[in-house]
Amino acid sequence: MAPSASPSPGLAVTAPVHQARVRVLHPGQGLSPAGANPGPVVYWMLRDQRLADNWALLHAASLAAASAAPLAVAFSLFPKPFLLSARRRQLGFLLRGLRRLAADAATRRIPFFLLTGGPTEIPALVRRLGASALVADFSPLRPVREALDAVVGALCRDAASVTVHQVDAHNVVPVWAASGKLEYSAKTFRSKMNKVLDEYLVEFPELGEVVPWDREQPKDIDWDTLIDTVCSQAEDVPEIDWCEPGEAAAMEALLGTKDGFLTKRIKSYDSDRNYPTKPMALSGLSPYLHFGHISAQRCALEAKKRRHLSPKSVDAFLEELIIRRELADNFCYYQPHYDSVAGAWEWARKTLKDHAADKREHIYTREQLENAKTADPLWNASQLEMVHHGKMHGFMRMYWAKKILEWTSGPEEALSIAIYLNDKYHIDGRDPNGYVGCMWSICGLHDQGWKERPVFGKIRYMNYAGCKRKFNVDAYISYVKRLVAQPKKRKPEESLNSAAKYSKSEKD
Ligand SMILES: Cc1cc2nc3c(=O)[nH]c(=O)nc-3n(C[C@H](O)[C@H](O)[C@H](O)COP(=O)(O)OP(=O)(O)OC[C@H]3O[C@@H](n4cnc5c(N)ncnc54)[C@H](O)[C@@H]3O)c2cc1C
Repeated sequence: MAPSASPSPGLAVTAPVHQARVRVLHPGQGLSPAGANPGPVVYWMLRDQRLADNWALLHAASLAAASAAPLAVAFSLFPKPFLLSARRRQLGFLLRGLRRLAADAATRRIPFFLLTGGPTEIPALVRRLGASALVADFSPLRPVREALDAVVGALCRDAASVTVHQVDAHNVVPVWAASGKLEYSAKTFRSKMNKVLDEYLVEFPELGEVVPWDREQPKDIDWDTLIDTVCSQAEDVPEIDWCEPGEAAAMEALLGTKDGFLTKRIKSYDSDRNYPTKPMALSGLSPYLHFGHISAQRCALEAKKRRHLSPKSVDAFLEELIIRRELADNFCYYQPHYDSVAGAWEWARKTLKDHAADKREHIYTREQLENAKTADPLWNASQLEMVHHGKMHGFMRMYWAKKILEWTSGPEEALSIAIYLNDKYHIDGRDPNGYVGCMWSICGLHDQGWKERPVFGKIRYMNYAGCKRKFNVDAYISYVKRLVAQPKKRKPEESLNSAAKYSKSEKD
């Protein structure tokens, strides 16, 4: 059934939430009026793992409040091989964040149901609780959309009276309101966004008091055991220790008095963000934005408040945070082939095809690339930064992906290796930004054609000499060597082993 952008009859969507942010996936019966002992409203949290500044939770709470129904939050872990093949690195971050969220939910007396058998358990939970409405997060990525379709299908079949809504709590402007089609470039997207941004970029209301929970209690969660069990089932990419998960840590990264991005570091964003030797010039917010530990809208609101202090830097940050980030969601939402060459524009597919058979100076296997065994010390350093630190500098990501195009046997292989490595090692990987970043670098997405050259055709080219002119390449390589050698606080035995392994491969 096609989602509709208007609330179903009988449902009191007394917004604080902009109506266009909410889609009705299944109208159900609506909620009974207050006093009729209505079933609870369940918020199925997925992409936006936070209690603060969360439009989906606020919408669920307003539905519940309108009929004096209780409210619950449910999170469903995708079973092995996990969502988008999450590794230990990403799963550890996710679960440690959820552990804090569950404690915060308990303080607010909101029951938190953690389901470990996958999204197919959501309809059963909804039925068991006798829920009257389910509110789901939005993600443009295939497996999440498929899971949501399956949940809605099951509810329509077995519990047709349950109302199902979806809320885009991730984007400042909901993806379907920003544009009704696949956008060609940041330019076309920006002009549409600028027309509606003020309507959506508004302050969040507080989450009000909830009706006391009088139903089945969530099972107690033994978090240590759960984290150990899940992480031991996942592919063993060590967790990171420089970035604490959770909402409080995310707000500290944004506004902290010690090292907060907007409070201490934003000034140099405009001038220094493209220097890989100055990683602190970047916000460092991508892990939090990816897991939804912070709302992009909160970041934008706080940045705007400080615009008078560094207008150029704030404008540049808002361009990345809103326009570029939400353009990535636009691409993945409207382009089913968002992670393959088939998703590139015609001109790019043609030029890549024309040059697919060009002779390459080097051809490396995925394994050689993964182990940073190329002849280019700068590229190797960027790969090691990603493998060990879990976050490669944004400028290096472009160089890194473009070299994979140069050094593999064709664009399809290049794209699949880039996505594989990006998603395996980046703490912010498995994200629309990652698919679009790889597509931009390898398939010219959201870019223009450039002077034609071997292998790249008209795709924008980057080389070592250009990097050398732009920044101190040796200083970056030394910085990464220091990162690799640093002992890790979390799970020291494994991190040290892998650091030694990769230090060795770099020396070879
Ligand atoms: C090949 C390649 C792969 C990438 N993979 C990912 C990925 O897996 N996950 C990811 O979040 N980003 C990815 N990016 C985009 C960008 O490099 C990162 O978002 C950024 O480096 C994250 O660091 P930061 O938060 O400190 O950046 P900041 O410069 O401080 O940016 C703030 C936020 O703006 C958004 N943003 C910044 N640059 C971009 C961009 N080019 N496109 C879309 N949004 C952007 C991000 O949400 C980021 O967190 C990739 C880019 C390329 C070229």
